[in-house]
Amino acid sequence: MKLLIENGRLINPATATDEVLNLLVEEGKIKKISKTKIIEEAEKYIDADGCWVVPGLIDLHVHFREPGFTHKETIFTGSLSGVMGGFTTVCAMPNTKPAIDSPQRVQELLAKRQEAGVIKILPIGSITKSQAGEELVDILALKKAGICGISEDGKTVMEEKLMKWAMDRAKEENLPILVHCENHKLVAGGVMNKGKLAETLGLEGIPPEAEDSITKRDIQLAQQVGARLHICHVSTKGAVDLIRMAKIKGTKVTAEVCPHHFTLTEETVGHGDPNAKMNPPLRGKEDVEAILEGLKDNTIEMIATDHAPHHEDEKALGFKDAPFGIVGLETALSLSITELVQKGTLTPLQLIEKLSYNPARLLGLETGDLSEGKTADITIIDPRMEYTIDKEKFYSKGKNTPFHGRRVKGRVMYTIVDGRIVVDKGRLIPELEEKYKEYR
Ligand SMILES: NC(=O)N[C@@H](CC(=O)O)C(=O)O
Ligand SMILES: [Zn+2]
Ligand SMILES: [Zn+2]
Repeated sequence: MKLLIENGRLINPATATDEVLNLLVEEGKIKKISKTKIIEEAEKYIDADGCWVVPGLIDLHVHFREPGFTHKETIFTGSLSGVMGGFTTVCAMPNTKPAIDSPQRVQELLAKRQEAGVIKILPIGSITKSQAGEELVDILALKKAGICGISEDGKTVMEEKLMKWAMDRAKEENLPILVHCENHKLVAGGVMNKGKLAETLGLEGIPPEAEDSITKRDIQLAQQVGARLHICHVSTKGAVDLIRMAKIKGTKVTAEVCPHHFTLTEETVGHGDPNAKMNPPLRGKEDVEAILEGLKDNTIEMIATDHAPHHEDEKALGFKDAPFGIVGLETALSLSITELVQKGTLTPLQLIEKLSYNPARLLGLETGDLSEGKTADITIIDPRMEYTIDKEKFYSKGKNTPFHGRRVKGRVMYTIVDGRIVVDKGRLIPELEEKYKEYR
């Protein structure tokens, strides 16, 4: 199919482009980019006047819950949620049941992705078998099956020797190792940030040191081994400082932060809202300020959602007993534009770098770049459009968000995967809508 995208503001970090350009897509590729009008007969024209035309967003960190927890999310509903949020590729964390710890599990996931036929899903393998923290997976076999990295997300590999070994193996296979940094001993049953508010609510706190100590350990291990370390969902000032220092020393470390950690503080927990409960927890004002500073000076070069859907009945158990995690795919872009671009922390170019170009570089993908000849994974955003977040409109099965009712700016108008429009004028295409209705 031939598609012409006209008059859009093309924002392409790969070439530092930020100007009004026309773009021709043909057979899933970007055929031509031009300042002057492209004279071609196309099957479809998109007038992108006033909109941003950006490389399809890439989310390094989602939980799609299939197999094992399909009442929370499936690969299909998660995929729809992703494209509605402007994502064309997501990396699926392995904490399913069973965990993604063998080539067969990877193949099953990829087959499900094929069947869903919407978004690109890159599996992340677990570090240990069944995420039990004991026996290392066969990293080479998993790599051959198609993983893009390894992670024990949701848990920390507490055994230092085992972690070092995992880094060694990941390095040998040239795979990034994505780490959830939390010292189990210091978390010790905590459910929110440790401090005055937790005390007032009578809840056990999770001290920032729980995150800082493992961040420090893993950076040191990565320095010794030379592994490609990626730090997930940074939430503390201490961790931002450690990552900054490590980079100055030349360590191969990258980091991501989630929109909730740069938008909210522990105050959002209020009297105990389970939709403000996640891992790592919402922290203090100084932590949010440090994260914003880290985003600005590129200590944190990626934004990921940590999309963690849970069922409403599970979240209804009350703050103490509800599971950790919130959904993020359908709110990440608007929150990022509202909180980071509108408030002057990042330029649009810097934001898209963190939401697409940098994750693509970490994973060694050729996407995340809107240059001629590249794959046509494209997101078109109207930055002027203001709306109120409504969880009932999410395609995700998970409605667990602390952002319901929040006014935000910037909306996804088109999501294009391999040259195929899947979100058209802000709506899912009829074909997928039908499948979604049937499925529900
Ligand atoms: N973030 C969360 O609070 N929960 C995640 C696990 C994780 O990312 O650690 C989940 O799988 O529910
Ligand atoms: Zn995690
Ligand atoms: Zn996670």
